[in-house]
This record gives sequence, structure tokens and C-alpha cells, in this order.
Amino acid sequence: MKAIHVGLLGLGTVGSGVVKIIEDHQDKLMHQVGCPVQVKKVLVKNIEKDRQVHISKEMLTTNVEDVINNPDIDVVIEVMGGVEETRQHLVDALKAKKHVVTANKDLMAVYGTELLSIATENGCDLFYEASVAGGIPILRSLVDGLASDRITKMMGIVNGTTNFILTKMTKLGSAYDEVLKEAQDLGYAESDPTSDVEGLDAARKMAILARLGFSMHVDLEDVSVKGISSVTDDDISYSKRLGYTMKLIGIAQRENGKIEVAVEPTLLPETHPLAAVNDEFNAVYVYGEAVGETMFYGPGAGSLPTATAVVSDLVGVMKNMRLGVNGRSAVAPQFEKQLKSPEHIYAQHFLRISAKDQVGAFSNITSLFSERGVSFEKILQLPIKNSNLAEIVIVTHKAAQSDFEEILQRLNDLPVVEEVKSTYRVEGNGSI
Ligand SMILES: NC(=O)C1=CN([C@@H]2O[C@H](COP(=O)(O)OP(=O)(O)OC[C@H]3O[C@@H](n4cnc5c(N)ncnc54)[C@H](OP(=O)(O)O)[C@@H]3O)[C@@H](O)[C@H]2O)C=CC1
Ligand SMILES: N[C@@H](CC=O)C(=O)O
Ligand code: NA
Repeated sequence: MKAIHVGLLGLGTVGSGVVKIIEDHQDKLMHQVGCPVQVKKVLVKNIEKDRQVHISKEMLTTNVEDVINNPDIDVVIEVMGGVEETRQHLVDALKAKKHVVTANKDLMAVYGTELLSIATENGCDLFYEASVAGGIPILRSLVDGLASDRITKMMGIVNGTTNFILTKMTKLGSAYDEVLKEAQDLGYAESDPTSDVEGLDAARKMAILARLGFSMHVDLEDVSVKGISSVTDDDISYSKRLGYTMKLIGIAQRENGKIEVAVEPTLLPETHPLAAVNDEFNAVYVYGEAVGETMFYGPGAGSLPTATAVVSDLVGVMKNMRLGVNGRSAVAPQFEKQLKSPEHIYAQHFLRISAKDQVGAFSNITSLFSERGVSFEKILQLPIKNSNLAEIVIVTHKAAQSDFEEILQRLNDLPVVEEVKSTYRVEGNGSI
């Protein structure tokens, strides 16, 4: 019974988890694929560094060729991160007929289509379950579990770091910088956490989800992105006061063949199922025309949860090897991509405005909304201490994005308005 040999690119948070699961769950792996699984060689940057798992120095290398062109290695697991250099390593590995498993959403969001076609041309598998929502088997669920359905909406918390930060700010009143540091120490954040807090990491995951869910070639540039770095304590406390929870939400929806994909801090009613997803946990809500509502919940980041998805992909590769069917799973998109224009994107909005506390100010503001046919669901007006200003907090009913943007521009020009302090999308009132 010949063992399957694995080469790792990277031995950090996720790579260490992969080594640990392969060791600790060897009996289960053998039972599933009928042969032992062994890690043969591991690419790292610094061989002398202390590791989270015990591994002999001889297995480590700083030369990528020792992994991707090693005739003893059957499967390359990429958990090093990075885009351009890593893309080249994976192209080389696939051309050397190695199957590939990756956790790299940065790479798959940009070069996924290209890499999948190179994999198919070379009769190789390329699996990437860990790239979206860590340990939650969401890609497999879209591709296999919901294969027969037409997906019309996906809405999710797909970044563990920002969910951890917003949870601690909301529940404990913690300071943004402190909690970000904690998320970094726990291994949730990317090496450059800007991509977490500015929403880019979630946007990459939403592009991958939309591609699979809607069977269209969705580019990263098609995703509109806003992160959480400008969310303030006041925004959070006003949202709470109005019965909402702030979350970084990714939305992908399809209507009449046209799609919208966005990532932004969003207010959800406190009773909404996604509002109860806290800390580093992720959840993805998927609506299919036939199945209706489904929701997938679990850890979106961290060593062992993410490594579980990676090693499960490895099992998928090994099962295909036994059946001799590697390289046959990539399916070309069914539909031409069509994006919704701002006139066709509807949402509710939360606004915090500081305005002059004088007669007529309020009606000046409200008439701007009514002229565009936008009505209010909730409204709050409070004087700002030691000033002649008032804080006006509004939640609108659904409005077209184009109308909302025009209202915002005109609000800023209104003499009674000191400043539009913040605006957020509101989702999930009435239905999910
Ligand atoms: N952390 C998480 O929770 C999740 C991470 N991911 C993705 O998994 C991947 C890995 O993340 P993570 O484990 O957190 O990252 P880490 O920074 O913890 O680990 C990266 C590893 O890759 C090695 N490495 C990086 N660049 C090079 C290079 N140029 N040459 C050789 N070795 C290199 C590092 O070597 P050395 O140790 O010597 O420095 C390190 O072992 C990323 O794509 C990330 O987006 C996906 C889901 C969740
Ligand atoms: N930095 C990411 C890690 C998983 O993809 C996150 O915080 O979700
Ligand atoms: Na996943």
C-alpha cells in the first residue's frame, strides 16, 4: 500500500494545523483513502524559526523546487499566502502534474479561473475550500450539496478578524486597536491586517462565492468594498439604541440575471440569525429558489479549523486518485456576467447627521428625502451638549442606491447640515 506524499508550501498558522491533523487523524485518513498520508517536504522562509509543531529540520527547505518538482510528492498544499510568486509556484506544480490544495483567497480571487483551467489541462485537482469561511464546508455545499438549485442570494460574515473586532467593541466596549492586536496574536488576521479591516479579504471571498453560486465569472473589481476602520463607538451605540447590531456583511444577490456583490459594515436587527454570529465565527446564508433558506456556521479562521478544510480537500484529491478521476471537477461558468446598475440596487440606509438645532432644519432635511420618494422607518433627534447642534439619526425604508447617493450629496450642500457623520446599509428587516 503506497503512501500518498504531500509537500507543504508554508508552515505558519494553517500549515502547522495541517501537519497536526495529518498526524493526529492518520487512522481516519487511512480508513478513508486506504493508504498512509505523509508530509515529505515543507517550504519555509526561515529554517531556524521555532515551530508550533514538532518537525525535523531535514524536512524543511527554502528551495521551492524541493517541493514542486519533487518526484516523490503527489500533492502540494499551499499555505504560504501571497499572490504573484505563489501563482507561479502553483502553475509550475500543476504543470509538474501535482494536485494542489490551497487556502489562498487572495490568489483564487484573482487567478482562480486561470489556475483551474491549467489544473484541468494537466489532469490535476485544484481544491480551495479553506479560502472561504475557513473550516465551514461552504464551497463544497454550493458545488455539490446545492448543485441542483438556482442560488439567488448569499449573505455572510466571511471575515473572522473584523467579526472579532466588532463583537468586542459592541459587547465589551473594547478599543479598536487593542482588539485588532488580539486578533493578530490569535492568528486570525492576515500578515497585513489592512486587507481584513478594509474589507478586501471579505471581498475576495465574496467574489469566489459569487462565482460558484451564480456560475458567472465574477472579478474582484466587481465587488464594491467598504471596511470597518472608520466605524466609531458612537455608530455602534446609536445602532444598538435603534435595535441593530453592526457586522461586516458580504452580500451577493441575483435578480433577472443581473448581480450585485458588495462588502460593507451593515446594521442587522438584533433578532437576525447573522447578528448572533460572534467573535471569529463566520456564517453564510444561502437562498436557493427550490431549497429556500439555508445557513452555514462555524469557525472562519484559526489554525485547526482552517486546516480541517485543507486536509478534507486533500482527502478529496486522494479519493479521486483512487478512482482515477482527478482534474474533472472544474466547470465553465454557465452565464455571462451582468452587473446591476445603482438604479436597481435597493437597500435600507442608516444615517447620522449633525445639523443646526434651529427651526426648519428638520423639515429641510426630510424634504430632501421625500423629493426622491424615500421615506423613514426610524428617526431619532438628540441635542449635542454644549453646542447649537443636534444629532439626527435616520433609518430609511428601501431606496435605490442612485437616489440615496444623490440625497447624500445634496445633504452635504444643505446650509443647516454641519456634517453627515456616517451612513451604513441596513439589511434583514422583514426577511433575512
Ligand atoms: N490564518 C487563518 O486563520 C487563515 C489563513 N488562510 C490563508 O492561509 C494562508 C496561510 O496563512 P497563515 O498560515 O495564517 O500564514 P502565516 O504567516 O502564519 O504562515 C505563512 C508560512 O509561509 C511561509 N512563507 C511565507 N512566504 C514565504 C516565501 N516567500 N517563501 C517561503 N516560505 C514562505 C512562512 O515561513 P516562515 O514560517 O519561515 O516565516 C510561514 O511558514 C494565507 O493564504 C491565508 O490567507 C485562510 C483561512 C484562514
Ligand atoms: N484573516 C482571515 C483569515 C481567514 O480567512 C479572517 O480573519 O477571516
Ligand atoms: Na471553507
